[in-house]
Amino acid sequence: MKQFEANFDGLVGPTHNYAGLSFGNVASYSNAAQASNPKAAAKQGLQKAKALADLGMVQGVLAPQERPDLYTLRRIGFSGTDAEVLQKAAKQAPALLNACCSASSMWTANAATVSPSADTRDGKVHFTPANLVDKLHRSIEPLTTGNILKATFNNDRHFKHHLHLPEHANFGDEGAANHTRLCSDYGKAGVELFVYGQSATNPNAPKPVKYPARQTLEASQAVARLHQLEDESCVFMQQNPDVIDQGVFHNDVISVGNQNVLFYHEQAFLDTEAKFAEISRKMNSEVHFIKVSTEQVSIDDAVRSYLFNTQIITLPNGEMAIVAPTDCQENPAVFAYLNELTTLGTPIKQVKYFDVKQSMQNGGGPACLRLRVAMNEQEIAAVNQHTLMNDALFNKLNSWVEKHYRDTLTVADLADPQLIIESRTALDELTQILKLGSVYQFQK
Ligand SMILES: N=C(N)NCCC[C@H](NC(=O)CCC(=O)O)C(=O)O
Repeated sequence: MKQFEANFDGLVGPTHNYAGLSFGNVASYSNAAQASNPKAAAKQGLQKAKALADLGMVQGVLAPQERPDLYTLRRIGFSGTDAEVLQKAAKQAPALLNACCSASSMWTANAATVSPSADTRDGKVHFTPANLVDKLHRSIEPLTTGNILKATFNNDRHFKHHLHLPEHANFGDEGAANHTRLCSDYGKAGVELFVYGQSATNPNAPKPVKYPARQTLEASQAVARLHQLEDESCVFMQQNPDVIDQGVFHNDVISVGNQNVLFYHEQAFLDTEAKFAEISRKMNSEVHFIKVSTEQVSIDDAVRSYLFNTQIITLPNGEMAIVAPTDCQENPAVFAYLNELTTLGTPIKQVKYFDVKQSMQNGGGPACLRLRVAMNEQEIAAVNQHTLMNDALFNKLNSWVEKHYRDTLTVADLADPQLIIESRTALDELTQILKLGSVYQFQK
């Protein structure tokens, strides 16, 4: 049976804005309070998704979340009509309003961790939504994420959906951004590499001093247990705390893998040699570790350009391509490196650039915008087919964005009650386009 890796890109929600919500994420902080363009953001995302579908990749979309999140605002004591809740929050606690308005669910690499059926003991594809407890604006995502995943991968025979991990710092979980699956072939059992920022239960273990380590070892181990993975197919590796302190808030800002390739910066991990030896032993087949040295690309350039927040994809002809943001073209050291990379004799033969600047300004590159799900033909047939990208869906979603999205949004606009109506009208229509049923609270 044929095997594929599908990418499910997050649709950018109508409230996409720059509120500076993510301490430790350099782009989020440095673009705080700028005006955003939700329409352009959504269209940039759609262009990338469609281009991958046109390359012959299996490409899907995941719906965004309902924002403003009035349920959380009511839960923390704001009362009255919807408009009153919004206006009271804007006046009394603007930071809380901003947290309840973020379109951060667009970064679906943080939606969940996914283990394909070839790796799991029960032969199902397992999903665990990330609890994202490190950031308030993200911690309100997992329940709705679970609803959206269940409506998209809606078949109990093939897909197993878990509840997100307990909402406590000991179980800080950021999903696929800190998880890479290596394999010789998508359909063969592989090695799942879990990269954590700190161990919550060992106070003496290394950890960053300036910025938070969002993923814990304990969370990664819990996900591996839930997903019924064999010890022999898991590797737990620690991210270098020094690079977290330089703005590498997720592992996918400093390394990315695909099949038997792991592309990484030499400063990405702790204990690199021993852990790579463990990966090679557990893979039992050749692994290409493509190292980028500090001399070639500094951590600062990697964080600014998102060289490692790229997607490495296997094209239908078997060659690999790297999907990079145009910011990589604009950075001389990174552009020179990428031009050289395709000549080095590694499996990566092409670079494809995409403008995803609206997302980049919040620290989200091409890889943040997608959740990878390796599936066989039967599993793909069991996915909600209305979520899979093709010409018709692309045209429908572009018209939907054109109809409902604003082309400028400032943080001050988040207090506008009209935004609630616009957002709910758009999302209600989207659930009909994607045939998701009632995934949002306002629909229940
Ligand atoms: N690397 C991956 N996989 N994802 C990127 C997530 C970016 C996101 N930015 C934000 O949430 C910024 C929102 C704001 O500031 O308005 C975050 O920091 O969690």
